[in-house]
Amino acid sequence: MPLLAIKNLSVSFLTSTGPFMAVNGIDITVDAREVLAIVGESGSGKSVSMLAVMGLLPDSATVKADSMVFDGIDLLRLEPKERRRIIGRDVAMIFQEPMASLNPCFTVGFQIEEVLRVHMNMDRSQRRKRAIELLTAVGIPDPADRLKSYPHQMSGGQCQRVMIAIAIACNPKLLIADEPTTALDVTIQKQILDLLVGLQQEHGMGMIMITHNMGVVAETADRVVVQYKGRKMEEADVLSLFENPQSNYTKALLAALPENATGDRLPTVGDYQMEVEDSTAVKTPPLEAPL
Ligand SMILES: Nc1ncnc2c1ncn2[C@@H]1O[C@H](COP(=O)(O)OP(=O)(O)OP(=O)(O)O)[C@@H](O)[C@H]1O
Repeated sequence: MPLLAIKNLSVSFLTSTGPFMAVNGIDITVDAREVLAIVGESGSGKSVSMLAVMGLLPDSATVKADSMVFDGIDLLRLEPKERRRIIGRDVAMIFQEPMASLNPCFTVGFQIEEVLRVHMNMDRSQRRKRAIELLTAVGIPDPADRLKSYPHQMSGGQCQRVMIAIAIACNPKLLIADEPTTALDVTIQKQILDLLVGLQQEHGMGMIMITHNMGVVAETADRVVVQYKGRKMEEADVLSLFENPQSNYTKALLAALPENATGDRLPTVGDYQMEVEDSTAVKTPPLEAPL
C-alpha cells in the first residue's frame, strides 16, 4: 500500500475573471522510503497540489479528489481537527524561502521547541535536548548556542537547515520539500539536497521533492511526475525518464538543460509548441534542436 495515494485531484481558484483551474485531475502516489519528484515549469500546479494535501490553500480554492489516502486514512473524510493533527505530525513540508518561513520575532530554539510542545507533548528539558539533537542532525555547529539565535543572525543555508530540523522534529512519515534549494546560493544547494536525502534514508521517510530543476530530479528522485499546466504529462522512474522520455514536454525540459544544448542558443520549452488537450495528449513537436 502506498504511503500517499491521491486520485483525481483538482484545484480551482475563484478569481476576479472567473474560476481558474490550477490542478486538473492528477493522480499521485508515493511509497514509504521513496523519493518522488514533481517537476514542471513555474505555474504548473506543483505547489498547489501539495498545499491541497496539507490543507493549506486559501478559502478561494476548491479542492476536489476521489480520494486522498495517507497511511491508510482518507484525509478527505476526516474532521478538520483530526486532519490537522495527522498532517502536523506525520506529514511535514518545507518551503522555498527559509527566511520567510521562520518567524523573525522568535529564536530558532523557541520555534523548534514549539513544534515539539504542540505535537510531541514533551516537557521543557526534553524539548531542549531534542532541539539540540535536531540542530546537530542538520549540521549546525554549536547547537546549544545557536538555539538562542534569531533567524536574521543566521545565513540562508542555516535557516533552511533550521526549517529542515523543524520539519523532521516529529519524525514525519512523509516530507514534502517545495523547491527547498531555489532561494539558496549555488554552493549551498548541493549541501542541502545531500542533507535532505541523507535524512530521508536515515529516517526511512517518504519524500516528495517539488522542483523545476531536472538536475535536482537526477540527484534525488527514485520516480518522477512531470506536470504541465495543472496536468500530469508523464510518470516514470528516474532513469527511464532521462533515457527515454515519452512526452514532448519532458523532452523539452531535458533539451533545455545547458549540457544538452546543441546550437547557438538554449532551446526553450516554447520551442516545442506545447499543446495540452487532455492529460495524455501533447501534439507531436518538431524535435530537432533549434539552430
Ligand atoms: N491563491 C491563488 N489564487 C489564484 N491562483 C493561484 C493561487 N495560488 C496559486 N495560483 C495559481 O495556480 C497556478 C499553479 O501555481 P503553483 O504555485 O502550484 O505553481 P508551481 O508549479 O508550484 O510553480 P512555482 O514553482 O512558480 O511555485 C499558478 O498559475 C498560480 O498563479
